[in-house]
Amino acid sequence: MLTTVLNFAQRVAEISLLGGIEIASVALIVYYIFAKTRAPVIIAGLFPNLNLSYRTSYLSKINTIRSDLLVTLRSSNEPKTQNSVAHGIGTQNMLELTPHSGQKPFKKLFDWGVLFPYVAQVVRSEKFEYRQVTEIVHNDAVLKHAIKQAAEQTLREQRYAKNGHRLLTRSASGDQEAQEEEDEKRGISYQAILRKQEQRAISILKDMGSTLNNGLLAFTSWILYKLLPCFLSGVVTNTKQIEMLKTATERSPGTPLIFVPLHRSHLDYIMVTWILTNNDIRSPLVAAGNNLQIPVFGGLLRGLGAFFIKRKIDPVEGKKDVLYRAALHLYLTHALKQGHNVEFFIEGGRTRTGKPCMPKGGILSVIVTAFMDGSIPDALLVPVSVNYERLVDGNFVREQKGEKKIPESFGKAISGIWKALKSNYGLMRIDFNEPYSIRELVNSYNKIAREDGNIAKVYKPSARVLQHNQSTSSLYGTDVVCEEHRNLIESISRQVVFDCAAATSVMSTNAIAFLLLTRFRNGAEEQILSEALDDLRNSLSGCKDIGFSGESSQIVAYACDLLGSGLVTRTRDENGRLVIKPVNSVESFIELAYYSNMLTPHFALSSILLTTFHSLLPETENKKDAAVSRKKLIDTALENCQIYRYEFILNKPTQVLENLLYQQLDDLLISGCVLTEELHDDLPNGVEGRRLANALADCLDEDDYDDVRAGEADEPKLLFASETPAQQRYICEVLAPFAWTYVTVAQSLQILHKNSMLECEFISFVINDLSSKVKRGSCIYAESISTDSVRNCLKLLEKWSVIEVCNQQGMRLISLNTLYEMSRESLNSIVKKIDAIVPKFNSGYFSVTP
Ligand SMILES: O=P(O)(O)OC[C@H](O)CO
Repeated sequence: MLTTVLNFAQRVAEISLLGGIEIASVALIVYYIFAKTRAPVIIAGLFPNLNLSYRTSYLSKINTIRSDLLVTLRSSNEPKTQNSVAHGIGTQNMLELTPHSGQKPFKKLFDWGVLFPYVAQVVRSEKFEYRQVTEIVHNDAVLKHAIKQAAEQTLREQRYAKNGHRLLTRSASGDQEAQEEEDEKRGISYQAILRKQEQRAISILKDMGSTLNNGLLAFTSWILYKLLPCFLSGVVTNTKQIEMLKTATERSPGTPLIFVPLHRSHLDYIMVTWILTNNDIRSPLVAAGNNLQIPVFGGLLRGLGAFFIKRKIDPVEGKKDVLYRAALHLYLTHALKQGHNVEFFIEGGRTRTGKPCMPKGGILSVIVTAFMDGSIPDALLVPVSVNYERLVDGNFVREQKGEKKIPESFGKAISGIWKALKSNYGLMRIDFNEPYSIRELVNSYNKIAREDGNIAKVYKPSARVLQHNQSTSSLYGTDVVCEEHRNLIESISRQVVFDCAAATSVMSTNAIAFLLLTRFRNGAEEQILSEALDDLRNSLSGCKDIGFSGESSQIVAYACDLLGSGLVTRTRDENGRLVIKPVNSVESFIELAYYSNMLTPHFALSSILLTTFHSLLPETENKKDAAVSRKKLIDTALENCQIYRYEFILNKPTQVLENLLYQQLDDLLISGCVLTEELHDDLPNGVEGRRLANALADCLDEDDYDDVRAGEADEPKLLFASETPAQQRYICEVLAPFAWTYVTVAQSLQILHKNSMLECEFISFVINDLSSKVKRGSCIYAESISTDSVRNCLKLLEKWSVIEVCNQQGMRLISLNTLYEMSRESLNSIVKKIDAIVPKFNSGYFSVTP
């Protein structure tokens, strides 16, 4: 009795404590937003139609806030610029869009939606039934089986811990009774273990489950309509893409949409949901890392659709957490069966470098499996591209310099919101790309396998069910993860990431940062930068969506304003001309690279090709005679592409890289960065020849390149174009910082000689080495200091079997492989191979003046 009373009292105390914390947190947020910051601005914004303006004069009367908080912070010596740009044709700013708000009074006698447009919008937007799935998962027989499996696993571990291998041997002999007796003696109870695992299953599902509901969606939607304009000038979507999504859902009503965005900011979670809700599209369940399970915000995200998953599924290396995997697998499958749309971030975390990360296949694999085993008839994968003119979360410079990530916390979230509300982050852009049907993807994968004559690779649902019994032992849902399934998942995920990256709109800050880093590291006059922006826009038009429009000079001023005085300086020279320059610090270059890298994948192939071309050019008396054969160039460039295999996805799985290189080569010929013998000799200036080459490139499709190459033995050689060394240099500059990181990693391998090292220590060693090279000036790229690229290079070296990585109690230990341990020469050949991708700007052909 006493125990019951005490338990009850404890429960009450716990609930009150938690409730108290939640209430106090909400009160704190309200205090921050309304009392200390922009209360009048927000209040005026809440009731736009009541004409409450927030002019500074009004504010000074009520004397609550310093007016300097209300204007964009701008250093006094910088020129004033407009604080927004046009966001492109065919797009809409969601902040200004309330399709469900009221009719104008003269159209309808009274509509309260006219007075309260945002309330009307969120109340009238379409409501969907969001079924909870936790209970269904809990009752699933597969989960029960997984609980048993986990219990048996623990039982074996406990027996081993208490008895060593003695009892395991006995167990194998099948002496069940004797074993149970022995267990009892040693205090091991299978029933107790089973109960614990049952409790664990309940707690996993409780931690994981989303509570997506219309009420919270509507409330948050309204709040966002009010708060977003405080720090974003627009949330831009493409009208046609939204229509396309609506049509897709109308055409196949039972088919779930799987939104797959590239992850840039924590804000992505709520923004995709907010846009969909306000366009009357069912909000998705969103796979979120459990690092976001922080007080208040975790609950809020859960109500908006987040289901939390562990960042590391198997906490103990080499031991599968069968129960957790089964719970996650079942949660997703049942969510799809219950008609939920799903969203997940295929890269796992947010990009630290600004370019896409390599995809992770786990969640996609579960979705494909749900289709393969007939749980769902089909699903539409929607690649989503997200971009911000300025990143709201802050920058990732610390982490790139090798420091640890500061974990998410309530305090950090509050201070982030506080900082955001005081700043201007420009535009946010979201593009929803053409959906792929999983059914069609699987069919086309099979078609390719059949065409290749590889019938064993053909992937059929029935074959799969026969091959592998349904089980819970992997996130893949089968005991054996078959090779063709892995290939299929890898192909789809690479295709999604490639398409997302290609469809990401270029923002003003991306373009300016790219130009500053690749062409004007020492600064440029505003006029010259504007002209370079014009050129860049021309070169991108038709192949990349540009998220801004208007005069380039205005765009330059606007983007510099957004990047801020911490990243770019604007000063007048002795002639009164405005000079724009990157701030000369490691931090500012790393941050500028984040913005610039959005464009890097687009130029990666031409950069590899041209850098390879320069590395192959022989030293001759007359540089104009230096020639390289086309085949040699393409073959070597292909090898160099392999060096970047963990850094960039250079082609879709359906594209042949070699063909893409040939196409890039044609582009370089057209732009005059490379010449051919005929073009150079017979056609002065190469103009006519370029036109010819252009026409040829236009009428060739990918297959034709094979025929063209068939006759390449008598092909003209490729010659150095002495008239365009500057353009050639700009292209090579695109990947030069990555090349420097890679070569530094390769050079650092020698410290592993007869010496294993923790991976994290080796990474710090390389980062320190890079930092001193930058300090000394031997490496001119401060952005080469990049933990991410160091890691990618280590993956490459592991793939090449230059290093071995082993796990020791959760720590990654790296050492040289025997061949490289024994032979210095072999190690040097690796350094040489990687050094070939570093453009040599101080020697060779770049120094030629036209
Ligand atoms: O970028 P990370 O690693 O902090 O992870 C961000 C994800 O949103 C976690 O759910």
